[in-house]
Amino acid sequence: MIRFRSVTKTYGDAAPAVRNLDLDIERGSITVFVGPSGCGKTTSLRMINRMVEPTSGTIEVDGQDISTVKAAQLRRSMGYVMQSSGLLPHRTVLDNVATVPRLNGTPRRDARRRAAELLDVVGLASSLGTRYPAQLSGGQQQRVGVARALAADPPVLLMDEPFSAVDPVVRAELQDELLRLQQELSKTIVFVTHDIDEATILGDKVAVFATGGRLAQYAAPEEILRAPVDDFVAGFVGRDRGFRHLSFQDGNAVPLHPVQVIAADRLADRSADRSAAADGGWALCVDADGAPLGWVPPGRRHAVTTTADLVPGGSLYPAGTSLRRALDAALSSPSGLGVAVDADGRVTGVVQATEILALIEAARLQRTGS
Ligand SMILES: Nc1ncnc2c1ncn2[C@@H]1O[C@H](COP(=O)(O)OP(=O)(O)OP(=O)(O)O)[C@@H](O)[C@H]1O
Repeated sequence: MIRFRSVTKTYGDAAPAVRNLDLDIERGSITVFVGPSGCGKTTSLRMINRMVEPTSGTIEVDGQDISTVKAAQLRRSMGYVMQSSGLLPHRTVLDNVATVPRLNGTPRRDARRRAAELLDVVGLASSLGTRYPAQLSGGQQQRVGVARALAADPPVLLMDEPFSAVDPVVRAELQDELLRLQQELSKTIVFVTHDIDEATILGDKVAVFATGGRLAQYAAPEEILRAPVDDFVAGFVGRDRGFRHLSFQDGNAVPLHPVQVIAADRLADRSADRSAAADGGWALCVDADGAPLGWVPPGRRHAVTTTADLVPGGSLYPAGTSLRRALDAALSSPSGLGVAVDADGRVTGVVQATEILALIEAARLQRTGS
C-alpha cells in the first residue's frame, strides 16, 4: 500500500504543483493518475520513489515513511518506465534489461538469462536481444522499457506516460499486454496518462487531477464515468463518457441469434445456397475454421463468387464481453448484425443494436430504481 498524507509540492515560489494530496494506493492494483497537462501527475508519481521530495506531508509504503529510507534503496524496489523508453543506446537490448540486476550484483550470465526470459514475458522475440535500441520500433522499445523495469522483480512499478509516443494500434496492444502481465505478476502499478480512455481501460482505480495540483476524484473508472463529482471531471471525461461506460456493462445478457453462414469454399458453387439468396437476408461467409470473412448482401448471392466480392464486416464481439463491444459490432456492421465470436474466433451468432439498447435501458432503470 502506498499512502499519501497531506502531501504538497511547491517548486520555488510558484503555486503548488501538488496540493494537499491524500491518496491510498492499494497493493497489487493498477492506479492511474490522469488529468490535463501540468496538473501534477508526474510530480506525484516521482514523489513515490523520491525523485522529487515533498515540500510537506508524508508518503508511506507498506507503513514506512519513505523519507526514512535511502533513495537508492527505495528505487531498487520500484521499477520506472518513462515515455521515451530511456534505454541506453550503446547497449544491446539484453544488456539494457540486465542493467539493474547487474548493479544489484547478479552475475552477468544469470542477469542475461533472466533478461532473455523477460523479453519473452513482454512479448518480444529473443532474437531482438542482440539488437541496439535504435534498431527497434517505438512499441518494441517501450516493451524493452517494461522488461527492464521488471528485471529486479520490484513489487512496485511506476509508469509515466509509457505508451503515449506510439501509434494508437500499438498503444492498444501495449495496454492489452500490460493487463495480461498484471494478471500474472500482480504488481502495485502507478500509471500516469493524459488519456481518459487509457485510464479507464487500465485502472482498477483512477485519480483525476485538476489544474493546480488538486485531486478532483479518486474512484473506480466506471464510477468516474457514471458519476463525475464536479464539472471539471465531467468535462475531462468528455462527451463519450456514456458510451465508454458501456465497457463496464457485462455483455452476457445480449441475445445471440443464428445467422445464415456460407463456407468460403462454397462461394463459387452455383448450385449451393440458392435458397439462401432467395430469402433476402444477409449471409455471413466464414473460413474453414468458422472465422468470419465478410458479408453477402441480400439478393446478391449470385454475384459473390470469391471472397474478394464480400462486403467487409465490422468490429467483432467476443461473446460475453462488454455491451460496448456488442454495440460497436452491431453499429459497425454493414448488415446491422454484430458478429459474435468465441475465444477461437469462430462465429457463434449475431447481435442486434436494438436489443442491446433495450438492455442498456433496463440496466439504467434498475440502477435508478425507477
Ligand atoms: N523540476 C521542476 N521545476 C519547476 N517546476 C516544475 C518542475 N517539474 C514540474 N514543475 C511544474 O509543476 C507543475 C506540475 O508539473 P507535472 O509535470 O507534475 O504535471 P503533469 O500533470 O505530469 O504534466 P504533464 O502531463 O504535462 O507531464 C507544472 O506547472 C510544472 O511546470
